[in-house]
Amino acid sequence: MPDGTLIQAPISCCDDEPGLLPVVEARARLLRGATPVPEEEALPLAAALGRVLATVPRSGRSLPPFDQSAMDGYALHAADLVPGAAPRILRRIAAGDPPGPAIGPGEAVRVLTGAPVPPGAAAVVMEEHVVLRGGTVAPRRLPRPGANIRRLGEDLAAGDVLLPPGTRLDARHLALLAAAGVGHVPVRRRVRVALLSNGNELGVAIQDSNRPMLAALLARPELALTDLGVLPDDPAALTAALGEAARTHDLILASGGVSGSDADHLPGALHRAGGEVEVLKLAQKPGKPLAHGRLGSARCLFLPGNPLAALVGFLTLGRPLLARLSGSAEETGPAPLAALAARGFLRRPGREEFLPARLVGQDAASGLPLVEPSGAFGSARLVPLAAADGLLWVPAATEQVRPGDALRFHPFAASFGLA
Ligand SMILES: Nc1nc2c(c(=O)[nH]1)N[C@H]1C(S)=C(S)[C@@H](COP(=O)(O)OP(=O)(O)OC[C@H]3O[C@@H](n4cnc5c(N)ncnc54)[C@H](O)[C@@H]3O)O[C@H]1N2
Ligand code: MOO
Repeated sequence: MPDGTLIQAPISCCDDEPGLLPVVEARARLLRGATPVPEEEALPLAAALGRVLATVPRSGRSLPPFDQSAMDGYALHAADLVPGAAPRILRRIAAGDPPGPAIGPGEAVRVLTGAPVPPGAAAVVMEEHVVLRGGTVAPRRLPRPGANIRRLGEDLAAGDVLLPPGTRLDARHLALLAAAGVGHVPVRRRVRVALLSNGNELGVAIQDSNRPMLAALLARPELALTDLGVLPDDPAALTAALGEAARTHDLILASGGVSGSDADHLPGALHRAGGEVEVLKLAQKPGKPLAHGRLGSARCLFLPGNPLAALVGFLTLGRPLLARLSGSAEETGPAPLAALAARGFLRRPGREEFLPARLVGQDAASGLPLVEPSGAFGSARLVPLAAADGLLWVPAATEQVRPGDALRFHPFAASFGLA
């Protein structure tokens, strides 16, 4: 069985079309020699969301930065953690106050959550668990030594590594960096991506749906997108556009014009522009034809024109390539969910398949989600895709899916960041 990553599914080749390349092999070829963009920049925390850490940030302070109370209550000396003790309350310390002098036996301090506990305090008793009488505090329930005190450095010591390089910074990471006193974060510069659609029919006979879809998938903080629009099936114009884009971009991403007919010009244009190009047929459905290469320092990825094929090609190959270029550690993406087939269907084996599918319930016995295709399959069909909750992955060799079969499901939001 696959390890659950999108692109590492094993292929058993039983297709009626011989020589299709397993997706895992295509990905390896695509990533060969691809390296993260070398330049870094130091960004203020507020501007770093979604950017990729370039180097190891270390904590400027310990966390917590001092011994502090975790509760509203009373800090007690160790000598008073015994039945019958009723130490005298000396003063009150709130969050932001200094801790003041040490307390001794028979002395207590009123403390509020987040307040520094004074030296000598062995535990904090919650205010709900005390009796206050004549300026003294008598615990009704004795706290254990150390109770309700967050100790200096128990979470993190000053100088500790905060996060590994390659972390794509999200809300959790920003909180940790802020708490550790990191003001500016070293991140990789944005990966510059040029996006184009190719085909004389676009905007004339049919609308260009791939470019808005791919632009939305590329709308991420670690990427800087240039929209080159629609380019016609004109070899000279394509050659010139690729040459121009390669000078200022790290990746040229295109869709359409790759399957190899006399109307498919993109791979030839890349070759004529002086680049290297490889045209592949993948054991993947949809998303079989694909071309990739490089021109100068720019990588090129040409996806098939059918919209669902372009989406799947982007998710299985474009995403890992962009992760590599951006220096992100997330090359393989999150593992899919285990799921069960809500109904059966037949298929032709040979290509691993990504089917738009929806969640229709939960299996009572196992608790696993039940999924089923969200409409008739077709790599040009957008309606079942829009109605789906994610993509159902079917291994290449499968001929029949029966109700209750174990399947793998990639929810759009979790696996692909589609909100
Ligand atoms: N003889 C063969 N024909 C085809 C093969 C094959 O192996 N042998 N593969 C089929 C498969 S699978 C796919 S997928 C498509 C991919 O073709 P291309 O990448 O060359 O794309 P086009 O021919 O330009 O377009 C295919 C289809 O998609 C429409 N399209 C193109 N761009 C867009 C866009 N930006 N937005 C919306 N729709 C777009 C285009 O009009 C075509 O209908 O090839 C099969 N053929
Ligand atoms: O594989 Mo195509 O990519 O069926 O649409």
